[in-house]
Amino acid sequence: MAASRPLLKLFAASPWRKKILTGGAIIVGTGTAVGLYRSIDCLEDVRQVGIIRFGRAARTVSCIVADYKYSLYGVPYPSDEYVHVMKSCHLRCAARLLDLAAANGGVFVKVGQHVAALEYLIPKEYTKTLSVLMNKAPESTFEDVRGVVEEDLGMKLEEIFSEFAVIPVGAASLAQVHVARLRETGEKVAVKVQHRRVKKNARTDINTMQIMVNITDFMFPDFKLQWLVDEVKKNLPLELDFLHEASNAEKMRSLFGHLPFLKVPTMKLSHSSSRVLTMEFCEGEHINKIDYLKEKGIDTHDVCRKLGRLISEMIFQKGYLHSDPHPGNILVHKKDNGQVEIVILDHGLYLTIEDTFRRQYSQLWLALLNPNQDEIKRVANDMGVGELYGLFACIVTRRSWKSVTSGVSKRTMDDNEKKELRAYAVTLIPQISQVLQRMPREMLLILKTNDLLRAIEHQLGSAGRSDGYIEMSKCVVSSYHHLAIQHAKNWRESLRLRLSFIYMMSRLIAYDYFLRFNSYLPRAIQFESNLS
Ligand SMILES: Nc1ncnc2c1ncn2[C@@H]1O[C@H](COP(=O)(O)OP(=O)(O)OP(=O)(O)O)[C@@H](O)[C@H]1O
Repeated sequence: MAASRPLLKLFAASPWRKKILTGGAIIVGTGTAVGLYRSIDCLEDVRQVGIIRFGRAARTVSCIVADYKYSLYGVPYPSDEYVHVMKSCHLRCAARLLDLAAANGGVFVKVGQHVAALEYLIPKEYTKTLSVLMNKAPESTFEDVRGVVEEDLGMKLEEIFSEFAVIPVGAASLAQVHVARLRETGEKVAVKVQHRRVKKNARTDINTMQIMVNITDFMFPDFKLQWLVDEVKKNLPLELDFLHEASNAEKMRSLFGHLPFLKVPTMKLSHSSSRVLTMEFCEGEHINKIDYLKEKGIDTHDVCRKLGRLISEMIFQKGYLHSDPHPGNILVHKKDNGQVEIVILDHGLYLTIEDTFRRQYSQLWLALLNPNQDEIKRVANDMGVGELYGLFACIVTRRSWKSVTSGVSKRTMDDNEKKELRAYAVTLIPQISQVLQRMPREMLLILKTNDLLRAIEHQLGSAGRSDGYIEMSKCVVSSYHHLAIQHAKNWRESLRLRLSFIYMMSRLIAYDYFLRFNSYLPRAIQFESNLS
């Protein structure tokens, strides 16, 4: 008893007292939940009960918090040892999160996929480990699929469809898609069916995540994660309503009808509900299937340019952006007449970008393309990022500060720059999480979309070219001037803006022709290209 007194005193004086007590309470609480869970592990339906899912999440978060606190205790910062310990901690904790997502499924897989897509913002150990979730979503049994279709459409599956493939063509965190044929018209359709338990579990899962993030915030005040939960809270109910998805698809078709290469599947509302979405089946292959593109003789640079144009128009001109941009949602199809179509799938979530943000973002890109450091600083400040504007510019462009200051469109990314960026992600975690917390919410999705475009350009061998920047620059210049002309104070200012627009556009178009001409020349005599 006497021997334990100094320990008690030490504990009473410790600044971590509250945190240790809270941690202890969490561990005891989760222990009980885990015990309960183990004892009824064999019952699939019971495993989906909120308390069990919460228990699993609480256990994972307690282990993660304890691992970081324990492993980093007394390790000097900054030091090589700190970086090493931190990396192995990340790896262990990422594996724990992966297990949690696999066990809880649904929303947890969705969030895991979202985190995995945040390359360069979140340590590589997390994005790489969680990227497994991109291709490995749990599949519903055919009985569950049949149950959902029949409950929602009020008829036997065979009465609605003359054919219905038992194996889904794609399975994801919230739903899976089956190829079928409508009995009424004989038309080939794709039927997206929501996993049976996802909607039921959604509210508990969101609350669980909120509690876990509160605990993490309390234990690691420097590390901000609230933005992630805010995103899920706002978006999940929309994503779970397939009728909302159908109306998004119609809006997308009407806004971008002027792009002849774009295809959006027609929705069959008479055979749809909030959990079942029947739509036209679209031919084609996923955009990253390079063998298919080659076999069909499709020009990959042209595909990247078209996709770049579509995404830039979405962001800068229409302010209506597809929120789940990954290659699984983009098909490429060569029609019989030789024209290449880009099919956009999965219209569950769109971001409406307000004019104020569009103006700021256009100004930011104009400053980045010029480049103009003072203007970058000013716009970043307007966007709420403050003194972290340098890091913000690097995050937006995915380039090093050196490239940002010398002009991102003038230097292609080399291996050294890639290493430098990966090092940022390890050493600047608190600063990056501050930027994510401070920047406008719209930015997160835009960053994700930019990443998709870059990844596709890389896969299709268009990464070193400036086509993407040209398409984007045209949209930036157009959006900036359009919005500025709307707010011009007098006719002189309006005239000046119109002339500036014509001048900048002519330069971009001339540069575009120069690039096309240059790409036809043999490599040895190609000109150095500079967008300045
Ligand atoms: N209209 C369609 N025509 C042809 N194939 C389709 C169609 N809709 C979906 N698919 C196929 O099903 C897969 C999954 O579709 P979709 O992305 O809409 O489902 P999801 O459940 O929202 O998946 P995720 O959340 O991963 O995007 C697609 O990658 C595509 O291969």
